[in-house]
Amino acid sequence: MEKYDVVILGGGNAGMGATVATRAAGLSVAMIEARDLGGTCPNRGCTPKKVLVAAAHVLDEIERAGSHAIRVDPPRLDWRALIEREKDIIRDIPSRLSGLMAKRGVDVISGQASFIGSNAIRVGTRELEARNIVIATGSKPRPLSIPGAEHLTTSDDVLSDPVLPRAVVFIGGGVIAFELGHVYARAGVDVMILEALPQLLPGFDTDAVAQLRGESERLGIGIHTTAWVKRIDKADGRLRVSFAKDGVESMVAADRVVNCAGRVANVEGLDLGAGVVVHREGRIEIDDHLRSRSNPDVYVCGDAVWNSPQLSPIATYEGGIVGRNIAEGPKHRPDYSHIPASLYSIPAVASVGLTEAKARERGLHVKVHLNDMQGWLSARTYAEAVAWSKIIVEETTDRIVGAHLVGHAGEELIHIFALAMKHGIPARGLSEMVCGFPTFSADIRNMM
Ligand SMILES: Cc1cc2nc3c(=O)[nH]c(=O)nc-3n(C[C@H](O)[C@H](O)[C@H](O)COP(=O)(O)OP(=O)(O)OC[C@H]3O[C@@H](n4cnc5c(N)ncnc54)[C@H](O)[C@@H]3O)c2cc1C
Ligand SMILES: NC(=O)c1ccc[n+]([C@@H]2O[C@H](COP(=O)([O-])OP(=O)(O)OC[C@H]3O[C@@H](n4cnc5c(N)ncnc54)[C@H](O)[C@@H]3O)[C@@H](O)[C@H]2O)c1
Repeated sequence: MEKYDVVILGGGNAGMGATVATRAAGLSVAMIEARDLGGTCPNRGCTPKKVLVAAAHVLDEIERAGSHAIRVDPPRLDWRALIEREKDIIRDIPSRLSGLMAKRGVDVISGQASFIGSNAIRVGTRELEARNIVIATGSKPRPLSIPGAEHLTTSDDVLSDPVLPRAVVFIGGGVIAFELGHVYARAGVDVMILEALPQLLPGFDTDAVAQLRGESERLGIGIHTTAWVKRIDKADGRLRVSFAKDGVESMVAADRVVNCAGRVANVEGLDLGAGVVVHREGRIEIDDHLRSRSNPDVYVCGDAVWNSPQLSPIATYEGGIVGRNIAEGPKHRPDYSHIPASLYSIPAVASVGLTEAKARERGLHVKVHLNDMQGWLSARTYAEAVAWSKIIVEETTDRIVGAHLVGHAGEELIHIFALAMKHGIPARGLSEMVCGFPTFSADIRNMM
């Protein structure tokens, strides 16, 4: 049995995050990775997705060129070449990260890891023993048990497929469906989103979602809520998706049907039982320090945590906390309240803090500043299709408790709100800031 202080399962953002404090403390660390170092975000998630979103932005700009008195011919997108560009941009990430891990003194082992004891792991023919084990194995699409589920594809396939489909159905109206749906719609693909619940995009402010829905429908994306997919059949080389909505059965044909019904912790093959790690259907029971309740030598971070947001910066943040808890003892806890998130549709939806519904649920006395900014000079200058904000301020303290933006460079501006919230700068403090003009940032004072 090889001995380490720490063995990390998974070399994504969370696993990498856990190496910082552990190595700084001089602990011996092994990281086991079954696929590519870097995990989902740089190889199959954020980064390759953003390359496609960037191309869709260009198509969007071209569509609006007329507003700037520019006449252009209809653009022609070479999808195969775009996928090649995407792959080219991310190609050397795993090898760069391998260099980083070597420099940090982490032993990287390739292979599929599983528990063989409370402090022991098997990978291939090797057996490792560790004082602490970190589960950072990420997430995978939630399996859907519908007839024809074998025809489903995933976001991994979308990001690798050199053939542009004619029509795509997304099952689930969440983040991935909207981001990839906007790319496809701008590439000329017929897009339909089928969401089972009455509302789209769980966790986002409902008014912000309404703005995005309106713009998505304007682009031609078909959206059905309370739509239950019954089955998927293959016929004449295409797929037929049957779904029920309000008691009425309908059918839609597509070339691809993408499972976007959420992602679940990827812990199935870990033999958690052998590691004495108690879980309920893959949801590992953890305490406030991200430590397994049943085996305090085991920590969990990133998408493998079932009840924190599945975001790349959060995976890194949780990994960092786990590393510090291992190095210094379990005293650090995550605080997610000021971490911004964006949905990279075009326009993007950006958010930090509480939604209006959550603020009211908590009984806060808030003033809600709602702005349709389309008529503002900055939005008109750029011919923005949507420019919208909702800033939620606690009346008694002037504290910003939530900010939600659609368009208007919201995915960048949101960090100003996050900074103010984290460091206790009141709404008045932000309004008093003198900004460069003309910029979108200069509009913040008028948003509240
Ligand atoms: C299409 C898509 C787009 C996204 N876009 C964004 C975005 O724009 N912004 C954002 O913040 N987040 C985004 N996310 C979410 C983000 O990618 C994840 O939250 C983040 O990558 C999670 O990091 P992680 O380290 O927890 O898991 P991962 O990065 O998935 O890493 C887990 C690693 O563990 C390995 N592994 C699994 N099982 C084993 C085993 N038994 N043994 C050894 N290794 C194993 C896997 O191979 C993997 O490399 C996106 C996700 C997807 C799917
Ligand atoms: N920009 C970003 O930060 C970004 C981008 C992509 C993904 N992600 C992360 O990846 C995670 C997974 O994304 P996602 O879009 O798959 O999930 P999601 O959780 O955002 O949305 C899933 C949606 O599918 C619906 N659903 C579930 N079962 C269904 C069914 N049988 N039929 C129809 N609808 C069903 C849910 O009600 C929900 O609305 C997200 O939680 C997000 O944190 C983040």
